[in-house]
Amino acid sequence: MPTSHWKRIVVKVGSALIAPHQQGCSSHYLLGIAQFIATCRAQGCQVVLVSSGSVAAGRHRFPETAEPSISLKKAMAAAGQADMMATWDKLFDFPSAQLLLTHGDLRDRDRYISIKNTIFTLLDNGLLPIINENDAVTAAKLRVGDNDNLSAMVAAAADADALIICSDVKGLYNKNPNLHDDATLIKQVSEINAEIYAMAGGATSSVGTGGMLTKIEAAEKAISHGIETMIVDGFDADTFNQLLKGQNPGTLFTPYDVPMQEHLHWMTHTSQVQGELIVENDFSADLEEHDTQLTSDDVVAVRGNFSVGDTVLVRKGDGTKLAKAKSNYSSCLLHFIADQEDREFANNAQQKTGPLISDKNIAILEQL
Ligand SMILES: Nc1ncnc2c1ncn2[C@@H]1O[C@H](COP(=O)(O)OP(=O)(O)O)[C@@H](O)[C@H]1O
Ligand SMILES: N[C@@H](CCC(=O)OP(=O)(O)O)C(=O)O
Repeated sequence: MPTSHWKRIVVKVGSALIAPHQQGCSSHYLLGIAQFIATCRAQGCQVVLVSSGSVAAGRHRFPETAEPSISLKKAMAAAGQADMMATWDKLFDFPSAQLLLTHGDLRDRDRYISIKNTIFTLLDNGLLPIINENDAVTAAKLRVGDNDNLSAMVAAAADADALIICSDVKGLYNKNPNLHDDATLIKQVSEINAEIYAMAGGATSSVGTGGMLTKIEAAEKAISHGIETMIVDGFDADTFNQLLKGQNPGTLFTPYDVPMQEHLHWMTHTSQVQGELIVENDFSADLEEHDTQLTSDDVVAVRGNFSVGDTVLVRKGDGTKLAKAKSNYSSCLLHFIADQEDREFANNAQQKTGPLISDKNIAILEQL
C-alpha cells in the first residue's frame, strides 16, 4: 500500500543499525530512516518509533566481555539509552518523547490504556514517541524480552496501519542467509503457519535479540490486528525510497481481512497468563456465554500465584487449552475455598464474588 494511505505507522529499528560498530551510536544508517519518518509525517502520517540499541550503545563504556551478564546488560542499557535518544533527536527538526515500557505495564489493562492515551496525546501534539523496553529496571518475569514483539504490541496499542521492522537483512529468507549462501528471500507471506516459523532462526549478530523468530511472532501479532507488516533492510538507503513509492523492498506480511476485536487481541497477544484453572476433561460449557458461570465446583486444580484481575488460562486436565480470561478471584482465595469442607461456606463466598472469570474479558482459544 502506498505510504500516503497510511494514517499511522510504527517503525522498529534494530540494534545493529544504531550502534553498528559497538563504539557508541552512529547516525550513519539512521539518517535514511529519519528522512523516511520526516517524509511520512509531512504526508500527514503519524509515526511511532520503537528503537532498540541502548545495550549496544552503552557497551563500550564497560570492559570488553564476550557474554555480558544480565546485570551488566542492564547497566549498558542505562548507559546507552540517553546516547541513543540524543542520536535520534539530532536527526529530527520536530520534538521527540521517550517512553520506556516493560511487559508489566502492557499486560495490566489500566496501564495499557494509559500508555495508549499517552501515545495518542504525543502524536496529536506533533511529537514523535520513541519507545524502548525499560531494560535497566525490568525483571525476568516482567520483560517482553525483545523489541520485535514490543513493536507489535505498540502497533496494536497505537492502532497502526503498518509496522515496518528495519533489520540487518532484506527480510525473511527460507533459511538464515548469514549461514546459507543459497537462502532465498520470501517476498510475501499471506499466512503465518508452522512452515514459516520453521524458516526463522535466532540472531547471529552479537547485538541482535531474537533474530527472525521474534519478527515472525511480531508479524503474527500485528497482522491479526489488521496491521500490514514488513521486514526490511535498514542498511540499504534505497529501502526507504521504495517504501515511499509504495513498493515492497523486503518481506510483506498481509493483514487479516477481519481483524480481531481490540480487547480480544490484547487478551490473546499482550496480556500474560499468571496462573491456571484446571477443569474436568469432559467440561463442555461455552465460557463466552453470559449464563455459563465458571464456579469453583468446575475447577479441579488451581496452579500459580495470581491476584484478582490477572489473566489465567482455563484448561482441561488433558492439556486442552480453553480460554484466557481475567480472574475475579486470587489463587489464594480459590485455594481457601477449595479447602473448606463446609460447601455452604464455599457457595456463600462465591455468591458474593460471582463467577470465577468474567465473560467480558475472555479470549477463547483454538482447541488443539
Ligand atoms: N530465515 C531467516 N531469514 C533472515 N534472517 C534470519 C533467518 N533466520 C535467522 N535470521 C537471523 O535474524 C537476524 C536478524 O535478527 P536480529 O539479529 O535480532 O536483528 P535486529 O537487531 O534487527 O532485531 C539476521 O541477521 C539473521 O542472522
Ligand atoms: N531493548 C534492547 C533491545 C532488544 C532487542 O530486541 O534488540 P534487537 O533485536 O536489536 O531489536 C536495547 O535497547 O538494547
